[in-house]
Amino acid sequence: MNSVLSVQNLIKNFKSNQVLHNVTFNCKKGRIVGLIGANGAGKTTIMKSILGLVKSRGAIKINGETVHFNHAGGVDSVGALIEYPGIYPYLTGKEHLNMLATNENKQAISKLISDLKMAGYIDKRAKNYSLGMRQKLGIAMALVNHPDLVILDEPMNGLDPQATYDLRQLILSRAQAGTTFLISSHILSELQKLANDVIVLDKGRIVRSTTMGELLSKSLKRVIFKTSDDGRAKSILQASGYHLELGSQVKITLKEGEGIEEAVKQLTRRNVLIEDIVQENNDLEKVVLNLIKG
Ligand SMILES: Nc1ncnc2c1ncn2[C@@H]1O[C@H](COP(=O)(O)OP(=O)(O)OP(=O)(O)O)[C@@H](O)[C@H]1O
Repeated sequence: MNSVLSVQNLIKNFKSNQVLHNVTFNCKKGRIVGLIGANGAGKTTIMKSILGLVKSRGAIKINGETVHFNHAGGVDSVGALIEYPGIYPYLTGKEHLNMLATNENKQAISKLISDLKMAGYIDKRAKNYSLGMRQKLGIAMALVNHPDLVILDEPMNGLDPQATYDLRQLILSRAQAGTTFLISSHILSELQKLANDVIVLDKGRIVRSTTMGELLSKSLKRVIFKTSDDGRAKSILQASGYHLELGSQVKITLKEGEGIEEAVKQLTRRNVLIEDIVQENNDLEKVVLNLIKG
């Protein structure tokens, strides 16, 4: 199996508070995996457990090698940014990258600096960096050695739209070259553009683990009809059992597995002319809110 990361039955208690309940998932080579959940759901605790920074029960393997608390085996092939980057204020950004880079990766530092558009400040001392500059340096530090697995906790924190775009492009190109990413983010619209796979966490339990495509396609869909007689169209659809959304438009919610053909039939049979049909794109936020609510 080509799993770069395997997490099996992870359990974590902080005293009597159980915060992870048998969390099990795999991340395959070259996939971008989004870890989603409300504040306190356990995302950071999972990431720290993978890095051997907190002691949890269960089995974690990176490239087949077991990770133990305080034992770095397997973690050598991981780059991570969790919470705040560890930055030395009196060193420049470039000095941080030079210090971390292995010999074979020193050449590629300038490409990384240009990919993340850090050239303007990389030779300045980090103590003068803004929040976004620090964040970018932290990400560059996680990526500098081209690790097999990259773990990023809220990587878009503090980044402006251009920096968010640059980072997204970099993550996508690294993933295409075979790097595996585990990324948590509250910016679900951003994860929707990035992640191939999604793990939804609710109070320390995985409530859905699937591909992004499947998660979005299996969820509720909204369809707007533009008709010759919207008032009649609404009454017809309501009488046929469809859930109509509030507002002036003829907007229905389709349940899982339900197509629009039947609704179209009901309208045309009663001579309501359909001028246009618009299917609203599902958005990850709505899907996740539904999952966590349910
Ligand atoms: N050191 C600690 N001591 C006690 N409880 C902790 C500790 N660290 C985390 N917790 C608890 O574990 C639970 C999960 O926290 P965690 O930080 O993993 O959540 P999260 O999903 O990353 O949240 P956020 O989105 O707010 O970053 C929370 O209930 C939190 O209060």
